[in-house]
Amino acid sequence: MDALVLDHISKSYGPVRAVRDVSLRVPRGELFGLIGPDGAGKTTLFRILATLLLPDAGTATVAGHDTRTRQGMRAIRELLGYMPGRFSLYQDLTVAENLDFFAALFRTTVPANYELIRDIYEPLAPFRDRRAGALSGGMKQKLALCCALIHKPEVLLLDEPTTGVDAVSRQEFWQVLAQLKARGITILVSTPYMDEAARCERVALMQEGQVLRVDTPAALQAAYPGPLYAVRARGGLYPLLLSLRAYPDTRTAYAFGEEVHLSLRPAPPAAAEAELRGYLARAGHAGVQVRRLMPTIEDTFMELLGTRPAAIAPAAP
Ligand SMILES: Nc1ncnc2c1ncn2[C@@H]1O[C@H](COP(=O)(O)OP(=O)(O)OP(=O)(O)O)[C@@H](O)[C@H]1O
Repeated sequence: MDALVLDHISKSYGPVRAVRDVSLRVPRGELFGLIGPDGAGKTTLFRILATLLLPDAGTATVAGHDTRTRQGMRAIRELLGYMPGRFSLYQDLTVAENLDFFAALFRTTVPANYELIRDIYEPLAPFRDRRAGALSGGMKQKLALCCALIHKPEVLLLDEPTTGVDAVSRQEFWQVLAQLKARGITILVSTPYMDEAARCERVALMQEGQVLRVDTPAALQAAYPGPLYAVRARGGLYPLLLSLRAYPDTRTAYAFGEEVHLSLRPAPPAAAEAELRGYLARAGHAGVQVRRLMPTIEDTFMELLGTRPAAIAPAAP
């Protein structure tokens, strides 16, 4: 049985269609990523799965339990760990008090389940009497994860757990997720950061309430259509971008840092590069550099988005 099933789920807030006809399946034990910019509908899906919000249409199940029935809700709340993006900790309670509180909610104790959180909690232990509000971002994140894990959930929902967290803590966090997965816990994690997508077994790329594609990170990269190049030239990005958009063999061209990422219609790469250089020279661009690139998931997402590249967050700092 799949751990998580979303079947034709839709949800609107007044006129805002936050989630539109989303269907997804996450098998038991998978580390699955929801990837998409702010407002894509990720939090809404988490709230529906956590039984905090009813969908307008469609059904959702967690470990086979229906999120809409009273009985289902009760069962799901026992087996689910949920780390919301914000406000999951009581800022005025200490580290130890937060943990005790979440354990008590589930009629358990911290010592009874300490083994599951030991590795994550140990760096926090010296700060056990510090108020949660006075912790660093990385420590808050670790404490929030401990609180979500303290009742030994089968399924873990993590809504943007690494947003606003430093690079080292992000790295550690993903290592922890790999350990939790190795224990058989199913993990659904969302992130706006494309570089984190590669750490998931499968990802769903979301935009404006819809799932654009579901696949493994490797398959998403491999599915990139046509060759991809990074192009730069003296004289500024914008004139170069305009010329490349007017080039007849261009599929997509968008600014990416100080370069233009250009995908061309499939052609033998050597001929394509020579033709492109000739075209740019005729268009008056000097100092042209063209490099062949391995497409990333971010490039695939840009390609799928087509006209709305500005909506995406770049790799996190
Ligand atoms: N309570 C609400 N009332 C009105 N609109 C809402 C509400 N909650 C979310 N929305 C809108 O629904 C859309 C999807 O929001 P959602 O929070 O699910 O997306 P998200 O991908 O999690 O983005 P974020 O990272 O910004 O939370 C957005 O346009 C958002 O502004």
